[in-house]
Amino acid sequence: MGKKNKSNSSLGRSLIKDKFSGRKHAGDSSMLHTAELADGYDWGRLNLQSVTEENSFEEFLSTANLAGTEFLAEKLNLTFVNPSSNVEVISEEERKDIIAKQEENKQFLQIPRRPNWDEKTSPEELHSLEKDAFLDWRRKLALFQDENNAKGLLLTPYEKNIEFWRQLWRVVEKSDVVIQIVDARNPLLFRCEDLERYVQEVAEKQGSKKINFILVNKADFLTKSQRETWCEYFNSQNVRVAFFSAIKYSKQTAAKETEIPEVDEDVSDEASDVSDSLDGSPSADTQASSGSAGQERVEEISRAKSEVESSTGTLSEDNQTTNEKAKQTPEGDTKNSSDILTREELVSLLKGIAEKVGENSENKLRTLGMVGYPNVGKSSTINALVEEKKTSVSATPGKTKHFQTLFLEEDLVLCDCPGLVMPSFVSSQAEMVLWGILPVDRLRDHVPSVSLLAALIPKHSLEEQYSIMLPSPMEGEDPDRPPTSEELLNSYGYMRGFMTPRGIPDNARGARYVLKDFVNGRLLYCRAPPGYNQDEFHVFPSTAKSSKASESVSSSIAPSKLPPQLRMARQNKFSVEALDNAFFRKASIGVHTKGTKPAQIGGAFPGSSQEASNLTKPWKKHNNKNKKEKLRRVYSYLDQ
Ligand SMILES: Nc1nc2c(ncn2[C@@H]2O[C@H](COP(=O)(O)OP(=O)(O)OP(=O)(O)O)[C@@H](O)[C@H]2O)c(=O)[nH]1
Repeated sequence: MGKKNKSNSSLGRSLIKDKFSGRKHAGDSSMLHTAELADGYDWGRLNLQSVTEENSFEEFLSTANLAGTEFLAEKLNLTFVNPSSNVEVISEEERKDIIAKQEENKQFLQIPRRPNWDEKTSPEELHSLEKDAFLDWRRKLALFQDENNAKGLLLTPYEKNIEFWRQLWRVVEKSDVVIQIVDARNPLLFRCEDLERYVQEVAEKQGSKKINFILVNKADFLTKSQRETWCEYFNSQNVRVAFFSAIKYSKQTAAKETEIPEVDEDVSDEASDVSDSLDGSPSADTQASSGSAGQERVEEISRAKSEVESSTGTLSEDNQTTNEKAKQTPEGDTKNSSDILTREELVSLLKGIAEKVGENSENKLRTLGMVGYPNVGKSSTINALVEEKKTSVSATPGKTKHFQTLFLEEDLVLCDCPGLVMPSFVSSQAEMVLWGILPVDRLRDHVPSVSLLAALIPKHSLEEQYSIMLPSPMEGEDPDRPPTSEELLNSYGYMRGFMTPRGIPDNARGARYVLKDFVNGRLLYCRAPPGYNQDEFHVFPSTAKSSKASESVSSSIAPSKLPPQLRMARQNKFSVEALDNAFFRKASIGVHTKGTKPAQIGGAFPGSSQEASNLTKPWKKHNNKNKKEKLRRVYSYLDQ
């Protein structure tokens, strides 16, 4: 029974993986157009390998390639910044200072624009214009980076593969509503304001109307009051947002996969073709090619959809209420809801907005463009939204070869864009790793990211989470300083048994686990909106009890019997008296005073044996569960 469930869910996962893997793997063209479009691209042959980080040589070669002048291209005026150069964790003051500078300079953070084109522009001309514009854009960013690195304005790695931007350009051109999916734990890091400007520029050029929308996914990480705070912020900025939790639907989706009848794969392919034909790009040609057969397919899909809808019951009723809500939203005075929307509510809200955008348009088909950084939950959101369609498409694994355009309703199309890393400022590259933009597994130096993590998550939370005890700062150090990367990883490594053959903690391995815990929210940290107090916004539960417990445990056992992590924790606990004693004893080596044995150079750490001999067994006096658990671990470690 258990086995069956397992295989079902892994089938679901592999189907989902198959469908969306195109974004991650070069050579898999599941995210591509196969149709030769009027703008001259063979979307079936695109190179969709994301390139965010290049070394200086790769940068030089790709510049040469873009400029079409093998090895003769001018090297971008770049300084290669070693990622580990940003090791130090910045203080809150420095962070505010950097944020102020970022705010001043944000107009320089542009995404590349697609050059103007019309029917007279040949595909070759357009291709070459695009390459030039792209090269120019990269050059400007490189210059900016060069000039501002010293001022602490670090430009994050950004997407350098032009094909990704070409996809974004098309999605923006096609869409009525451009939805930026952001991570609720740090929404502004994932919001690209320049993209919003670009959307409006394209709308102006097209003489159409387009709306920007922010979907705050992973809202399950936020408390109600945190959502309200963000809502207040976005209302004050006049930005349309909705809160969503795609993960809520992931299990449901996997479970339903076996229940939903398979729909002919051609139907889905045709749906993509038809939606392409209706997007305002070369409609006549493509429509002619799909012809009445295409029309029939659309009707077929619509029939299949209404069947699914009628089986899901309350959908249309919900639609009505939320549609009304959306329509009532006054333009220019945004009032967002802080509730986490259900899938149906979200679809209805988006539909309502899209309908408003196109109320004067003859074309009744509305398109929602989905854009977002990697790892914000784009695939999960799309899966949640297009549940029925997704299962039908993925019923034949590996068959979806199209740029994703999926019908949500008969007149509502979802247009998916590969995950894009936009140019942005963050305080450090370490921050990008923590927020899941750069993959943990490709990290070369874990120290900056783990140091940052240890600065964001309070010490007692780390101790609680991992059942470890971290050393206290030494005498003379800031008593409130966060643990260093090494302190955290040593303790973690000892506790988990992650050791190198040389018998020291395997910190590189430990770092991967700890960082992934942050990325996936097991170590939860949520940023407050600008102008709000971070400490009040995200209050970590106080575990003063457990810190005291750990102190009493570590001070009550002979150091030689303590596990290494506790020994380390105690080693750093110098008291002034102990230090004085050690110093003066050393100074009096050879002079035997009655009753006092001279200390030996390089001997035990100060005060240890004395303290150890005075030990009682205080743990017996405590019945706190946490303490017992910690003791159990200590003993089981000693028994090994
Ligand atoms: N807690 C929580 N986790 C989520 C939610 N949505 C997605 N995730 C998790 O976030 C991670 C990334 O989700 P994906 O859907 O693969 O994100 P993506 O943006 O498509 O990522 P790329 O494929 O890298 O572009 C996965 O581990 C998901 O389980 C959510 O609503 N809540």
